[in-house]
Amino acid sequence: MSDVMIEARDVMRSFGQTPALRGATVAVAPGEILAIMGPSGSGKSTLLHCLAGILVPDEGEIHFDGRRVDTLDEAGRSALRRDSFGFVFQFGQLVPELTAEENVALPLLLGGVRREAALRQARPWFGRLGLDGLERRRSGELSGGQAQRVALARGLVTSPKVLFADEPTGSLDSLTGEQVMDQMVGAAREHGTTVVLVTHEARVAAYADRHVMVRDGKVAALAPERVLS
Ligand SMILES: Nc1ncnc2c1ncn2[C@@H]1O[C@H](COP(=O)(O)OP(=O)(O)OP(=O)(O)O)[C@@H](O)[C@H]1O
Repeated sequence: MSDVMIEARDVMRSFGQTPALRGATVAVAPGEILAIMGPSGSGKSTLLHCLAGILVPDEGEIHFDGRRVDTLDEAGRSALRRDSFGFVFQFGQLVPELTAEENVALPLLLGGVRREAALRQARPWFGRLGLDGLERRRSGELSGGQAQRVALARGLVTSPKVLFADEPTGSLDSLTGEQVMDQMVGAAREHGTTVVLVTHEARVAAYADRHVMVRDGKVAALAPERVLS
């Protein structure tokens, strides 16, 4: 197996006249948990979106598991996201009309798994993440931490190769955020999932194996002792 699961090589990406990435290079090893840190507006989310095949770079390359991602068309990138990637965002973004278990099953349903089978696969996550009994609740009936754990289960239910987490605890108080991080990292370690974590919080970044700093659209290494300072 290659020692790189996913990487960006010299990626440039602008929004109109605003350059967000100006030659960003980063590689993540299989099973590694990488924290991408940096000031607001530095390009962290743009880098995550380019790595995940949500955005296409203007220049540079994205490679996943030995394949080029940036040259795929929208359908190819969409299939890759569905089959190989999981996502957790700051505000869980659960579908309010669906129950918690339907939300967790959603990526499976979108991938063509039949409803009963998808729900069967979704249910064990409730026990695993301390959500027993909440399967039939809708997102409006869950606390912020519960909703974010449901979002985490949804991100992991397809057994993705890479989990992309953009400020996954940003909407939670610090204790609840730590519980969500404990569970995210625990599940990722158990399944050997590679994690790309965007955060500006040192306490959240401390869960990662390695840290990089995005500044002015470029990526720099960050020594562990600098993370908590
Ligand atoms: N869809 C968009 N349209 C226009 N400009 C954008 C868009 N997305 C990002 N930008 C700009 O690109 C730059 C990088 O944004 P990005 O969201 O990647 O930063 P970030 O480091 O994730 O910031 P934050 O920590 O505040 O979320 C910023 O100047 C931002 O205003």
